[in-house]
Amino acid sequence: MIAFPNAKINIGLNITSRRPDGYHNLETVFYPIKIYDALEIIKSDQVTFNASGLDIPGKITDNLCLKGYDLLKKDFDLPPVDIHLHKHIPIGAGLGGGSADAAFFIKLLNQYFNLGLSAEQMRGYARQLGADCAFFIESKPVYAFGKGDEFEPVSLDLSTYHLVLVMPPAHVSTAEAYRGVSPKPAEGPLQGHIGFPVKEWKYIIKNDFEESVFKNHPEIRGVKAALYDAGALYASMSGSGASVFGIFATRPDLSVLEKDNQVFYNI
Ligand SMILES: C[C@@](CO)(OP(=O)(O)O)[C@H](O)COP(=O)(O)OP(=O)(O)OC[C@H]1O[C@@H](n2ccc(N)nc2=O)[C@H](O)[C@@H]1O
Ligand SMILES: Nc1ncnc2c1ncn2[C@@H]1O[C@H](COP(=O)(O)OP(=O)(O)O)[C@@H](O)[C@H]1O
Repeated sequence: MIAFPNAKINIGLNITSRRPDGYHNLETVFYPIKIYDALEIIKSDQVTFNASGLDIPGKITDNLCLKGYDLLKKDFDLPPVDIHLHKHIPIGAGLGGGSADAAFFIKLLNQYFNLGLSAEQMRGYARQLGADCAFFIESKPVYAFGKGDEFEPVSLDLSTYHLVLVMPPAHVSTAEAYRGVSPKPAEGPLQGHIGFPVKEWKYIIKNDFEESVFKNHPEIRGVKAALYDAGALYASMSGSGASVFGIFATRPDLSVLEKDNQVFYNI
């Protein structure tokens, strides 16, 4: 059985306070985008994990798919499976690729072995694997709060716009990015702000990671500026970076950006 975990972008990201558990409370809007990994499971006589595509840093045993298997194995008598992940979503990009794989893996196990888990129960497992993971169980636009794992639906449809995503050759660790931020209350309600026209967003919606990440990685700031130069209605770093997205009314001329060693997606 095969599934296609999708990436996300963050529209706005307010980091509002530090929590006693070491995490941060935040407010963001998660928006699913059409960049995908491919994830397959097949019944086998032992658990194996193989990956192709982009290189995934870290040990295989740390892969979130295997962590997901171990987590569900505690509660269910799961038969062994061969897992194959084809990695396409840029890594360490603020696109939530690892979290998406974890959530889609839980969904695959649920379907393949008829575990009978509800979406809420799957979110419960996903939350244990990472703050972002629970969003990907349904992967619909949501306003997220708490650790980023509590949700309220939002009606946001960007399908009439043209989305450009740029991944500069930089890597930002999520934990390091959180350490660079001084939490503070949000300036107004993000759920209300996304109701304004997209061309107004640049005045009212921001990503709190940008200030400190841009200080250490001026090339990421440069990408955001270039997207505005190319006519973006709104541009922002996604999550803790390093990718930057631009929302355009029409397909832009991106020759201004093409000089650098960057990966582009026109969505
Ligand atoms: C920043 C965000 C914004 O959407 O996305 P990415 O940029 O990673 O995609 C998320 O909060 C990332 O969520 P996720 O990547 O699942 O985080 P986890 O694995 O749970 O945590 C990684 C580390 O980030 C920090 N962390 C994460 C979430 C949170 N609400 N507060 C935190 O302080 C903690 O230091 C934690 O050890
Ligand atoms: N299936 C996976 N795909 C990508 N990275 C994974 C995966 N499982 C574990 N990781 C680890 O998670 C880290 C962050 O990955 P990723 O989710 O791509 O970034 P981000 O949190 O910026 O969206 C990687 O550096 C890697 O060590």
